[in-house]
Amino acid sequence: MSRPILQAVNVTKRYGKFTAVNGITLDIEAGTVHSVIGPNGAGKTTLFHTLTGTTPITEGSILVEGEEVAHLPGNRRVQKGLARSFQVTSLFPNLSVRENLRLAAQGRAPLAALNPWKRAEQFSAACALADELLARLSLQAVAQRACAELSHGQQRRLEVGMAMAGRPKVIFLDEPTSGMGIDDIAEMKQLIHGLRRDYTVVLIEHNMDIVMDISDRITVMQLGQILAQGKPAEIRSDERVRRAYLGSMITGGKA
Ligand SMILES: Nc1ncnc2c1ncn2[C@@H]1O[C@H](COP(=O)(O)OP(=O)(O)OP(=O)(O)O)[C@@H](O)[C@H]1O
Repeated sequence: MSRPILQAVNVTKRYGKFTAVNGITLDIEAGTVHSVIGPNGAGKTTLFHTLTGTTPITEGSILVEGEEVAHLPGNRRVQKGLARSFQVTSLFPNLSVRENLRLAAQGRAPLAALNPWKRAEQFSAACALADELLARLSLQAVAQRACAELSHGQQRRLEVGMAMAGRPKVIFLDEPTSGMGIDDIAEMKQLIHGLRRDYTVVLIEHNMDIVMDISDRITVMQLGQILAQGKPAEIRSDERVRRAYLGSMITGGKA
């Protein structure tokens, strides 16, 4: 098997005496959807924060394609290929959806933006990428609308698109379907499933229908530690997981 694209080795995060993430060792394989599930307070979001550099780790090691990044701040980890989805509220609310995507695509090479020759070339490449993403996100019909005017489901898809625009290696999605209605959930599920063609996805998601349907691998966390890891079928039939978390939820619905 090839080297994992992202590895956490004994990652630990303490807040004072409280250990939120406790010795997590995890391999994320390239081109997969890897979900992290577990009950409220299990440490999923904290683990995300440590991997993306939002929060410094207390102990351990984080490797992107074998290179240590644990000491790097979040913006440097973005350059190494790790991307979190943006909140739409942090975008340019009065600019159109297409403009927001174009700017995100252009942001990939900030120094080139200072070179007038490169700038024209970069501009057309960014426009092409924005158009490709609009299609992939099913947002063509609202491409010229200000992103503040989008529906909740459209905004959540745009958030994923903003991460895609940077052409990262790994995209982190933290509960991308939260607050969505059924139709929007179906679209988001399809979008995430398709992401693995070009990206690796690390997903926190409480909707077990989605997790079981689109994950290649699942890590179950409990009390800051890994309770179980495996393919969806293995997790579904794992007695410890059923007892600790899934219970009757495993057959579908929200855990
Ligand atoms: N900045 C912080 N300071 C102190 N404790 C924190 C901090 N951030 C998180 N925690 C604690 O760490 C534990 C794990 O929280 P985390 O948000 O990572 O869990 P989670 O699995 O993502 O939960 P949920 O599914 O509810 O989002 C919780 O007990 C939380 O209160």
